[in-house]
Amino acid sequence: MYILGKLLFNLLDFWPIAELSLKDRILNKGYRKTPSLRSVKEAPVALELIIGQSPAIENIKELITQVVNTDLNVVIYGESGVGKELVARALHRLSYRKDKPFVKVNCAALPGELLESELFGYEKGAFTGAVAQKLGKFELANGGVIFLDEIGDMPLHLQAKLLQVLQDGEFSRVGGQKDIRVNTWVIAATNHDLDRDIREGRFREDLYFRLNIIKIVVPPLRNRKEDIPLLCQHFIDRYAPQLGGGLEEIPKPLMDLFMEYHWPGNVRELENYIRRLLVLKDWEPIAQDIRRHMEASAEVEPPTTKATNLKDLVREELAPYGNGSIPLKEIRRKIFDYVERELIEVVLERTNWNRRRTAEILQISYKALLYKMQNLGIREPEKNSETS
Ligand SMILES: Nc1ncnc2c1ncn2[C@@H]1O[C@H](COP(=O)(O)OP(=O)(O)OP(=O)(O)O)[C@@H](O)[C@H]1O
Repeated sequence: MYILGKLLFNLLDFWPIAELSLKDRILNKGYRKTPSLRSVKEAPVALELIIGQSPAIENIKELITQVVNTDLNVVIYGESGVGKELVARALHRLSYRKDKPFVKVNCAALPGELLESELFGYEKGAFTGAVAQKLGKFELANGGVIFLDEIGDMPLHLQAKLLQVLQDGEFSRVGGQKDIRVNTWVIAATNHDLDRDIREGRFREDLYFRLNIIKIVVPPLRNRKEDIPLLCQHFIDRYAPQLGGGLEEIPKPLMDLFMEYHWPGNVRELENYIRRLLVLKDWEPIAQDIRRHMEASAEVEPPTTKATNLKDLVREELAPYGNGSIPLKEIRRKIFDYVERELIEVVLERTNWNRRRTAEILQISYKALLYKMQNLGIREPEKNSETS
């Protein structure tokens, strides 16, 4: 009996990947188990890789421990470089799926047809060049996690196929007839506002409701600057052995700049500065770089005025010139910028910050609107950046 059982066990190892879940079931491995003692013991290790002491990071860690063994679909929101992938990897490492694969697919990196084959695989002869069967990432991730990065960039026809996998756990390879069953935990990430994408017809609402069961928002670094010193120390410790030591801590003038800077590239940008610092062993070029970035972005800071009517606005603009000569063209441009900015903002608010609709109403191209928004320093007011 023992030998028969062992044989069955070994045979299952050779079953096609799509059937692996069956093996897991037979062996009673995984499947909505409560976390094993081992994973509980390991939990802090994976969480400790997420550096930060801000309330936002603390909340995220808390949320991770709550959802880790639920198999509920997760969407991680945040700008580029904030640590979305790090959060996804922590979810995987802490879950009962940690010994199964973590497979990442960047949905923005491939055009539609290629992405379909990448996700779902193809059968031999499915298209020119398909000389052999290829397994897709969903099959490769069976039993584990598929991390769909930049989900907001997935073409609509693939969103329909993804919805089917989420609903039934089944799909067919490109050019295939057979339904393939997988048990894969889907974690997605995006830097888009998916609500807006739905309003603008770029994201399926039904898929959104399927995916967005757990929402984790990772705020930009500029909104949690208290994490910067800890992150700096973490990256020094991490990269000093490889890139050279000699740096105990960040020199004070550089740290002051770090705390002032708005970090458009978020934690990834900070990480790169620390690596550069370890190599150069000189903080001045980095400080110069940051000052330059700050000056460049200050140029597009929105103009501010206390004036409430046109006459006051003109007086305010003329004040610095006293009785001297007045550069008409320059003042006209400035006043025009105020008006244009106000006008665009009013329409954006009216359309609930739907840029395509705003461009239509203003009878300009979408690109022209984005260009004007950037040049006039028009930014959508930040939403509440908390986990929910
Ligand atoms: N809280 C953090 N603690 C330690 N390292 C972090 C943290 N946040 C981000 N990082 C590091 O910053 C880099 C960028 O993080 P990650 O790739 O997870 O960002 P992302 O939001 O997925 O970016 P993108 O949207 O561009 O793919 C990685 O090297 C990651 O390890």
